[in-house]
Amino acid sequence: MVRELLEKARGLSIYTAYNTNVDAIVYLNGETVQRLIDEFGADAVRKRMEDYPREISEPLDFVARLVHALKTGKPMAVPLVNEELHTWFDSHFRYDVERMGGQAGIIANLLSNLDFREVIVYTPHLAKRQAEMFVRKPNLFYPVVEGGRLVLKHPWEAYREGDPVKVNRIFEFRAGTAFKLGDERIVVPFSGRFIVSARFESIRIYTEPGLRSFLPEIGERVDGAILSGYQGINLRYSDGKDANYYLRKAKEDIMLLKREKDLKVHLEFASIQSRELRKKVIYNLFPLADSVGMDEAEIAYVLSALGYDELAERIFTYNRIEDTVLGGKILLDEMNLDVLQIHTIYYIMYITHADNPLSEEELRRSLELATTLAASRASLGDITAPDQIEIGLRVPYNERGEYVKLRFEEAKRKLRTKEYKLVIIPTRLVQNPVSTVGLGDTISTGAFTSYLAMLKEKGEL
Ligand SMILES: Nc1ncnc2c1ncn2[C@@H]1O[C@H](COP(=O)(O)OP(=O)(O)O)[C@@H](O)[C@H]1O
Ligand SMILES: O=P(O)(O)OC[C@H]1O[C@](O)(CO)[C@@H](O)[C@@H]1O
Ligand SMILES: [Mg+2]
Repeated sequence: MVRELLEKARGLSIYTAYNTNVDAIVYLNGETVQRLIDEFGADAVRKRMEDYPREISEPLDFVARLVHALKTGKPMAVPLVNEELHTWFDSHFRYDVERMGGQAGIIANLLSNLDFREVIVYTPHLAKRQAEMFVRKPNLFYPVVEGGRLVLKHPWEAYREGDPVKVNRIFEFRAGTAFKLGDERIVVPFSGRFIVSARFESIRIYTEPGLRSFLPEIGERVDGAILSGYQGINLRYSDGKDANYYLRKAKEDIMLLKREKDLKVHLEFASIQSRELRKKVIYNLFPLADSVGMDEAEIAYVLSALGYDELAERIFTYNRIEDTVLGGKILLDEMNLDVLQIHTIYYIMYITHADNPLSEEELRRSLELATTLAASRASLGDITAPDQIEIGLRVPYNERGEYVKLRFEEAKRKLRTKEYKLVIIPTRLVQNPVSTVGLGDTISTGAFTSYLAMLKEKGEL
């Protein structure tokens, strides 16, 4: 079933933009965390945790947010705004792996490795080091303008000397890792990742002006677009541009992509610490997207920005299915999306309106493909060929699978759900994942492309 669905999805052409970066990954152990805490002192760390810095301007901000993420086991990302901290990070950590990062980069490599018909990836900064992180496959293209025409080249042939390289630091943590914060003993409850996202002036999230007029042509070529990276927009830049400017451009990009053909657009949401920017991204872009995907921490943040602080707090603290369903309904309606997909450690959920062309059974199959792909990636570190879906199929559903289903049925009885299609499946959870960063992107890619494939089969695309 899952295999056949992947087969169908592979017939699609997909455009993805905007963010790519180098992920420098550190696998954390208890001793490393302990050393960091001891360096600053438990009291100082605890105090800074209470301040809850939204940006990393000095090392203690990092340590405090890291310890907070470890304590809750939640996937978090915090922007690094002080370029001088590179030296501090590099003197404190040895990076175990360097790999493609950023939603657009990860998704492009995944789709290309799965042998999709055509994958067009655009990122506004493409240095040689970044370009070489793309897989060398004949179905992968980067759009360039030459002689007034759109030319599709492999990213390896399209890099630009002098483009900036963005390096994010990824701290992978594992459930069970233990350390002490003063008298308090902390045991990490879930495996996940903490991202230190580089946010510097030189990195802008936009389509370069010369290429913009070709977006309708790109839109016409593909069946769908997966867009992400808006979290990388700064509120203000020293040249006078601001988030409003870049969001206006981002809106126009989506409209240009849709001009010749009503292609479906998926927006992969990622953590935005600044409430002001988060709100802007939600209000400007969600209404233009057909599909949105995010994780459990992100739905809480989104609801909080929309003014549902109590519900957000409940989701963040208890991660109860009925709260997520309620939050999902609110978001789907307020933003009038076709489909909202939420991935959490134990389950993945789809919410659509009742008139969605796909049946609940079909939506379930789409999520099955999504979690199976994530399980393959978690087991292998990377998916390099379509038949590696088999690895994911061998990964069992998590031990709370039955409980998840039960709580979901209960939630459906309690909340008004007649006007919606609601589907939830337990995740296939790999016990010792090679890494977890990018698993959400993998889930959203599997979900959205299989959703499109089924729509197409019904003549709805
Ligand atoms: N060990 C694992 N095995 C399989 N799937 C996992 C594992 N750990 C996490 N996942 C899935 O990956 C998702 C992570 O998504 P997200 O937080 O968006 O990560 P990212 O943004 O780094 O891609 C989780 O919600 C869960 O469904
Ligand atoms: O917000 P940024 O800096 O674009 O980074 C996004 C981060 O999310 C990921 O794409 C995973 O979803 C990482 O690979 C990357 O470091
Ligand atoms: Mg994510």
